[in-house]
Amino acid sequence: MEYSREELIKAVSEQMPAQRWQHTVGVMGSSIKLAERYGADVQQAELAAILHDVAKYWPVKRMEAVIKDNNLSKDLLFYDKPLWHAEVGAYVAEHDYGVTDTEVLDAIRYHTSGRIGMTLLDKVVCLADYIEPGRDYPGVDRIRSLAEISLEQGLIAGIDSTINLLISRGQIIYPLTVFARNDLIKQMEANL
Ligand SMILES: Nc1ncnc2c1ncn2[C@@H]1O[C@H](COP(=O)(O)OP(=O)(O)O)[C@@H](O)[C@H]1O
Repeated sequence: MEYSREELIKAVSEQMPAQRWQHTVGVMGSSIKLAERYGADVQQAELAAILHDVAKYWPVKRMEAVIKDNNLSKDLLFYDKPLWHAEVGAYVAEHDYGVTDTEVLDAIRYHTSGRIGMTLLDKVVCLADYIEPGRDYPGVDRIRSLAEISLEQGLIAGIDSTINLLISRGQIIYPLTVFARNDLIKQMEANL
């Protein structure tokens, strides 16, 4: 099914509380700015941002069923539930909203965890999620400042804040995020 931009915005916004939609609008704006700043495709960035949290308010059982029934990353099921919505979101974007652009689908899929070899688009959407104007958590201003200097530095600082939070809560860490962080540091070293 083909959705116009406006139809898609309407359909996605109806799937979440107003506050979460405000967050999404923030991520759309920040994704566009980062895409312009770092040379990513603005339309792809906005589309991924619109859809990135589409499954955020799905019941856990429904997310679990989509992951199990469609052979998505089952290892996710061993980890924090907030991670699931990204993988399910990519599935929903493709199957319910007709998104065929695999770069956009991957940016949705990896917006929470990151991955090894993050694309420019992955980085833009993941970092926008950390710094959109509605975000307010310890260290967000530093991440915003770093995002103006370097996508990778901003993203590493964002991932560090997530890892620190998980450690402070005594929670387990989905290893892909650690691999993503290592890879980003290696990329920065290679560009020195
Ligand atoms: N590597 C990870 N391992 C375990 N949990 C993670 C990891 N990365 C993110 N999370 C979980 O996902 C949450 C962030 O997900 P996100 O979609 O950005 O949520 P929100 O938009 O509500 O902040 C973290 O607070 C943490 O609970």
